[in-house]
Amino acid sequence: MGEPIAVGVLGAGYVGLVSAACFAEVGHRVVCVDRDERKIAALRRGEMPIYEAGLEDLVRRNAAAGRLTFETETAAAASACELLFVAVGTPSLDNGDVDMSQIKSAMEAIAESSADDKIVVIKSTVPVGTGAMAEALLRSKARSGVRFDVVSNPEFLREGSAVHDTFHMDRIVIGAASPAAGERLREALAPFDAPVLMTNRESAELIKYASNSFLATKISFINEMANLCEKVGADIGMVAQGMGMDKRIGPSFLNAGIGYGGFCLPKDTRAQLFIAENVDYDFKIMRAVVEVNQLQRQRFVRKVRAAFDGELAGKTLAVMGLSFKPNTDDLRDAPSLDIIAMLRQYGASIRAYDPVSGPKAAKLLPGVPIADDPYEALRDADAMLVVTEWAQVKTLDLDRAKAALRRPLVFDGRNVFDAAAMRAQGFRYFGIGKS
Ligand SMILES: NC(=O)C1=CN([C@@H]2O[C@H](COP(=O)(O)OP(=O)(O)OC[C@H]3O[C@@H](n4cnc5c(N)ncnc54)[C@H](O)[C@@H]3O)[C@@H](O)[C@H]2O)C=CC1
Ligand SMILES: O=C(O)[C@H]1O[C@H](OP(=O)(O)OP(=O)(O)OC[C@H]2O[C@@H](n3ccc(=O)[nH]c3=O)[C@H](O)[C@@H]2O)[C@H](O)[C@@H](O)[C@@H]1O
Repeated sequence: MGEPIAVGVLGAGYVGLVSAACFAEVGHRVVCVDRDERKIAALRRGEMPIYEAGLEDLVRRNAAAGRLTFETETAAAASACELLFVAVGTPSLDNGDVDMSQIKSAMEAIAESSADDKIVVIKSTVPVGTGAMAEALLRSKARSGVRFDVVSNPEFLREGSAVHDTFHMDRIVIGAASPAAGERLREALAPFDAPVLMTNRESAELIKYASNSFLATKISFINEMANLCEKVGADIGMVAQGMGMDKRIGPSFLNAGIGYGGFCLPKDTRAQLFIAENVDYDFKIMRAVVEVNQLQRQRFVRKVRAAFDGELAGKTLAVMGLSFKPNTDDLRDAPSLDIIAMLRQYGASIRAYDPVSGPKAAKLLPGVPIADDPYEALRDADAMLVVTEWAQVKTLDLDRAKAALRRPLVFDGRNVFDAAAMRAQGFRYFGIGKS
């Protein structure tokens, strides 16, 4: 590694905290700031506010070595650091537009508390033009003699493997209006040893939306293909495998299921539509991608209802997995929440199991018992619904599961089980895209 650089990270969420810990691990001196005092107090005690493999070790080790400190005031980072990474939230507004309030408040705090030149790096996912807007805002509020350069450096990590992804990035995208600022960021990120794409700010900002939109498109495409498979007697697993063997297509992101969820793909696809609408562009593919995703959750519920001849009142359904994907406790826009709400509207009683997100889920799902033990959730249930493909769900002892259930009925929303084997074992089995 080159010389250590003093780096501030604003926002200690999935992106900010993971980035801060990884920057410290490669030798930088990192000040991580969050305005949430409870989060910072917990982090100072070595307690993680999120579940992410390997994160706790990384944070504790680097905090103990003095390379990683946690603060609640932006000034603590602005006074000590040359580079300030902004990793605050950019949630959706009700109309689909991006809520920029956290970005604006972060920029104002930086402007107020910086006494010397700063390179401000926007890691949050933001609409095109944000970098230019933020630079103008910072410069208009800067103390005299202080210069701000804003660089776009979108983040591509996935929840559940965030630490691994940070140390094995496919690419680093740097969008800078000032070549010197872009080069300085490249030096800071050199220890991560990933290919670097230097571009202008607008392209960098759009690369992020384009990437997430394309991933969402792959998922909605394969889900529609799965729906077709069910009608023509084909198997989506085989179809995806055959498609994925073509190097131009690639095998990843072709798992059919109940649609994408999480904090990012849903909000970023909606934002992509809004961004296009703002410049009078009708982005037809994205509209379909978003619609197909919502319908996929409804189709799953329809399938369950149909198996009970349309009558879910009085039925108990065991939902296996609640987080929007395995290895995370994140429930933001998790398909499970939508699916459970629809099933309850039809009168079903729900019991759920999740190995990690149970405590968070309990607050969002009043009246839904959440078990720590999968077989407990299955006991006397009329069906098992696989919603998240946790390893604990994939490796269930199926004899025990069958013995626990009132009826051997399985709706596998993630195709974790083999249809033929399940049927041979006496289950009535419904997958996605399987005839
Ligand atoms: N979650 C993910 O996997 C990924 C998220 N992103 C993007 O990164 C950004 C952050 O996402 P998450 O980390 O998931 O959000 P998050 O909601 O988990 O964390 C954001 C944090 O920023 C803090 N915050 C808000 N305003 C602040 C301020 N002025 N100063 C200091 N702290 C402040 C909040 O208290 C919160 O702890 C979003 O734009 C998101 O789209 C990008 C790639 C992956
Ligand atoms: O901008 C972001 O926040 C991030 O969004 C996604 O990461 P993440 O939301 O953590 O999770 P993914 O692994 O992409 O899964 C998203 C959803 O798609 C679903 N999915 C994924 C893949 C697939 O083949 N099929 C499928 O239904 C998952 O179950 C999950 O609900 C992107 O993969 C990251 O590159 C990006 O940085």
